[in-house]
Amino acid sequence: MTVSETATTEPSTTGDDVLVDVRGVKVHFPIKKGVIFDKVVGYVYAVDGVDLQIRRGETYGLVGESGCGKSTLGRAILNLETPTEGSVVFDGEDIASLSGERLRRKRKDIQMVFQDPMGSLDPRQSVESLLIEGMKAHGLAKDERSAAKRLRELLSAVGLPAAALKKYPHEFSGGQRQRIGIARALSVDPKLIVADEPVSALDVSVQAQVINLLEDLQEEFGLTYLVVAHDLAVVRHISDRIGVMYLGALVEEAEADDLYAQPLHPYTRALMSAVPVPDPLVEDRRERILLKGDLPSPANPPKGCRFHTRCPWRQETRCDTERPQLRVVEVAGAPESHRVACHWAEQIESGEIQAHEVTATLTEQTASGGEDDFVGPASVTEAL
Ligand SMILES: Nc1ncnc2c1ncn2[C@@H]1O[C@H](COP(=O)(O)OP(=O)(O)OP(=O)(O)O)[C@@H](O)[C@H]1O
Repeated sequence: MTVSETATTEPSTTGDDVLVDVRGVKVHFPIKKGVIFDKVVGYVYAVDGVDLQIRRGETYGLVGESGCGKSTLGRAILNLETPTEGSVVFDGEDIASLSGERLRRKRKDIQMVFQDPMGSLDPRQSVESLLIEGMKAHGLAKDERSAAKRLRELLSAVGLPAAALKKYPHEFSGGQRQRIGIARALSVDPKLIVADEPVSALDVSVQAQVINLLEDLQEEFGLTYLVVAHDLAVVRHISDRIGVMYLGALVEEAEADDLYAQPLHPYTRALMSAVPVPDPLVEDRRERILLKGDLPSPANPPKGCRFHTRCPWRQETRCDTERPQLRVVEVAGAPESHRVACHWAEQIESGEIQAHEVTATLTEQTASGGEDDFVGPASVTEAL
């Protein structure tokens, strides 16, 4: 029996078209105890061996339950978190090796759009001052006068009138504030925008407008996006490719359409099975995968496959001992770009390995009150 605790993977893409190259990244946070917190008693394995590449001009969606490490990975890419292991190469340069002016220039190229625009915009600063701040810091503007044209262009690009410049964040709606946050990110002419839950704080009616705006801006300015979200619907709409994270690692990665047409990892299957279908007849017969148990703590992740404790297709003892690599699977209809970290993806897809009595149609669940057993992220169903 092979006992493996490392999950090294083949890169999904290589070469000049790669803007962000994440290799073997781990971010482990020490858990400290003691009167003066000097004793390390363990680690939170927030990100635990992630390889992913983001191509220039694409939108990469990173999806997973709360606490799976999405934001920490995003922060590692932004150089706001130093990886415990592994590297992040941005535009050909390892960001950990940069300092001084080169690091400052690189920081300009990677901007962030936050979930809560109110929290990320200083309420005491006018929109003009908020937008010009980064431009000044990066030598793109001297003062308000010289930047006036650029500021008006930025506001127009995000669909706000020039009059907004003299106003303050509290004078805007949530959607408008997010537009200001986006204008702020754009102000320094970045290459990559990391959007962490960019619409989850907004009313559903406004979400689509902001998503459409992000798409229009991508085309206009040739931007690359990393969109971090727990909501499958948002990620599906905006992403070219999607990575599904579970407990600090990618469990599946594919072109968005391929992932939705043929989810191959048991966890992705469970997530997808929670998404309602608009047709009531299909919806009634739809099979849902019931996940038992809670999400394990990232401070004490299960050995072997991180998902084995909740997996309906778990096989003894390989799943408990050997951590599966993200690999191209030999499944009809799955292209090489579709990678899955499951030992049994082929056998599950062919029906050779059956789930252990944990699937049910919606009608069966309602009749038996089995809804309580479903532990897939409620947010997925709520958001749709
Ligand atoms: N600075 C930190 N120190 C210790 N633990 C941390 C720190 N930052 C994050 N964590 C832990 O790391 C794990 C992953 O957190 P992270 O915020 O990356 O997850 P997430 O998938 O983005 O979740 P959410 O959607 O709720 O933000 C969580 O258990 C979190 O509590």
